[in-house]
Amino acid sequence: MGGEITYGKSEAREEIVGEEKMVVAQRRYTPAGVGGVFPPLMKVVVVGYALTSKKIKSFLQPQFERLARKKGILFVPIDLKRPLSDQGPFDIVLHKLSGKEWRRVLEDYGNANPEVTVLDPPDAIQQVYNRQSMLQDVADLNLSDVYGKVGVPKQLVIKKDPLSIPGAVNKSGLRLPIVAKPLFAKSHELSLAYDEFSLQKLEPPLVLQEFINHGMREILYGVFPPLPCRNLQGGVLFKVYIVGETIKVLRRFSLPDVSKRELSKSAGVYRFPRVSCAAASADEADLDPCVAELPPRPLLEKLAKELRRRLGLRLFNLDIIREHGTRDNYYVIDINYFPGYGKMPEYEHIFTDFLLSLVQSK
Ligand SMILES: O=P(O)(O)O[C@@H]1[C@@H](OP(=O)(O)O)[C@H](OP(=O)(O)O)[C@H](O)[C@H](OP(=O)(O)O)[C@H]1OP(=O)(O)O
Ligand SMILES: Nc1ncnc2c1ncn2[C@@H]1O[C@H](COP(=O)(O)OP(=O)(O)O)[C@@H](O)[C@H]1O
Ligand SMILES: [Mg+2]
Ligand SMILES: [Mg+2]
Repeated sequence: MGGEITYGKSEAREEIVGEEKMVVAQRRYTPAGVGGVFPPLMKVVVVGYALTSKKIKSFLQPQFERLARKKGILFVPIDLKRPLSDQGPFDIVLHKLSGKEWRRVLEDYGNANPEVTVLDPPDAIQQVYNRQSMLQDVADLNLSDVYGKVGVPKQLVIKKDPLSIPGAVNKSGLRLPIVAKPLFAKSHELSLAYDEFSLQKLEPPLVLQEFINHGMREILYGVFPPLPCRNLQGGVLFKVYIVGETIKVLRRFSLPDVSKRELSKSAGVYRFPRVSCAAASADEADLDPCVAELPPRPLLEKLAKELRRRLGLRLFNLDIIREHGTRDNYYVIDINYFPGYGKMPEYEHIFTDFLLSLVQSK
């Protein structure tokens, strides 16, 4: 399909892009009967996108679009008011919109146009939009090798009755403190419950998870002289961004550990409106080296490869924490579809190479 859209020489105009003078052409669509008229100078990969305005701002940054254009990739907004089949033709459809209707449109479009890569299939995305099913593949994978173990926190789903929560928690053996998250991953309020009685104040539908301490690693304190605690802002979370086969890991501050003493003295439910996005980057912070140490690369490679296959997704990130007091006990606590790649260093190159590789592999 990419080959059907050509740059026509007579169409070309010059534009100053950054420091360079580039030939920027008008796009021509073969179905309209014009593409074939012009000699093909360069194959263009056309990426139709359906994104929120917030996402367009953070993802389609000017320098990214410029680099993409240089490499022969054109981003074209999808008009939601018009049939998708009347637009394009596209080589790739990039999307992050919710709603049943949009899913149906994409599914029909994907079936009718198997040569177009839909990033990613709507039914695969649905699995990670629900926290009940989100981590299932990580649990099934049960990854454990010389580099470490990757699991998920013990969790329980509460669909309706808040009064049933203390009993259900007791029965399941989930230990306090407990993190409560909205069942639907698009909502981001988080609550931390310190005692069983307070659990009934939570508002279902929810996923309840054991809180995993992931701050300073005590085990090393026995070996080294105690260090002054510089990590005052809490634990550290690893954001593992995946774009096809590429992986990038960033550090973020996270919630502080809850000690046994604190747990025994505290009660109630603490609410946090949006922990993850409010948290600062911890990449430049003066962290204790044992907290800062990234998860082993081979472990992440294996995890990402398996999850790409099992989830059927190519664009996602994983929130991973390392259990306090351990060297290699990791937990995946969140999976996000098409996350904020704009924060990922070099995302422009990674993404453009990925888009080109999709078309080449076809
Ligand atoms: O807003 P951003 O750029 O921080 O990206 C959000 C992600 O942040 P992250 O890249 O993981 O730090 C964010 O990740 P978290 O759930 O906060 O870990 C979500 O993926 C969010 O999407 P949605 O609101 O769940 O649809 C993402 O929001 P959208 O950009 O997709 O609206
Ligand atoms: N089981 C857990 N143990 C410890 N901390 C957690 C746990 N679950 C979540 N957190 C903390 O809460 C934050 C938000 O939870 P997360 O599942 O990532 O939801 P969101 O989709 O809103 O980012 C995480 O980034 C982490 O700091
Ligand atoms: Mg998160
Ligand atoms: Mg999330």
